[in-house]
Amino acid sequence: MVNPLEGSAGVNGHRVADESLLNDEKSMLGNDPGGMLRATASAGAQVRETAALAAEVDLSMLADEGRPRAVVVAGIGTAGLTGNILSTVAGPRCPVPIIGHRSAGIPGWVGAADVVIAVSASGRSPEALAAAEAAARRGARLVAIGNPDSELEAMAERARAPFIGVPRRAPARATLWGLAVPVLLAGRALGLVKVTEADIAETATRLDADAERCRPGADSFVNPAKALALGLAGSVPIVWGSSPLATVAARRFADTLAANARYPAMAGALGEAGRGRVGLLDGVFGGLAEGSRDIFADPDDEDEAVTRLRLVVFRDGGLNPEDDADEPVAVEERRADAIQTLADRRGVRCDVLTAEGGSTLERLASLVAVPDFASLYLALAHGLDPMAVPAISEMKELSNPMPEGLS
Ligand SMILES: O=P(O)(O)OC[C@H]1O[C@H](O)[C@H](O)[C@@H](O)[C@@H]1O
Repeated sequence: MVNPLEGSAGVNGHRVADESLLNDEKSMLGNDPGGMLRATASAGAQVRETAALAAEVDLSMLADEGRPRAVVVAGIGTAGLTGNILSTVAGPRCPVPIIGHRSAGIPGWVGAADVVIAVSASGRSPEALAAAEAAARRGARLVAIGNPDSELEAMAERARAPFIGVPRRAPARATLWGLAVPVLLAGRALGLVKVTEADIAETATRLDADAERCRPGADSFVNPAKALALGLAGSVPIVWGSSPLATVAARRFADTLAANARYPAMAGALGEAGRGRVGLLDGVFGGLAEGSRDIFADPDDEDEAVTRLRLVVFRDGGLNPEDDADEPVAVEERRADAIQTLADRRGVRCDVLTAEGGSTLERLASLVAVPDFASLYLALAHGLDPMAVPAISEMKELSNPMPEGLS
């Protein structure tokens, strides 16, 4: 095994991924002292728990004044992604615009006719707090979602707005489902999404089943997350989604690859990539790198000096009824087939994940669960603690104003 490298700042790790680090369950868990694998495996439980917690909160006042003019979902990072989830589950026919807002406060036009959903796992992000405060000041309907006994809860209380508490047991990025379900249920109370109890139960069951397939004790032959992680090791991942739903999952994967595994990943919609970024397949990290590969070389002894793209295509599975989608399903499917052909012609390796499940929510879960685990296994294969985020803390420290008297 290669010696771990020490970055000049930040965390320790191995530059080259080492599969053997994923083989011994006990030592692997020791390399995950914060319990990110365990927290990620709780996704199904988070869905059930927060659906029950949300059911105890009276959300009827949200709908009292009728359909809002617009809904703003305010939050940053993982909390911000819940806005994309709400809007994708609501679908293109949603009669009310759903706008994600990721900077402090709320847009200038928000007023009494609108609803603000302020989301923060910690209950103290300046973005969500400023949004809740501004919503209350401008008379917009407010619902707040996040850590109980937090500033956000206090703010909701002062504004007499409903608050859905999401127990905080792990970093925000491992609490996606705990945050997303209350956001969806607030959307349902507003009449914007059709999420049934059965959809929620089936989504939770699927997340449990995927956690079981991706469990630390299952080796890479049977564990799809370890296999995905090892395939991505050493590459520059590009994650493209075939539909709006698949694109939300693609963005989530890029977020977890960056935060957990510290991999630079590019994510986006295949429709848009096909008009521009698809050119990457012909570039230095694409076809040009593949062309230089020695076909007689031992596949286990790859030339590690060459960095290559690795494509991950998330396919929606073609279940959208034609009249409810942005684009006909056939177009999405053809495009997803086409990108695989392009990759194949250039020798760029490509993984394909296809959504499964009956409801939009379950299909989304089926594209998020395995990649979430893959981001953790990729970190662990490099000997990186997936929870430690020194660069994020350092960034906060350096960019926050000094407390008074300490300048
Ligand atoms: O959900 P919150 O507690 O408001 O956190 C929002 C975001 O803030 C942090 O900077 C974390 O690095 C992110 O992972 C998190 O999603």
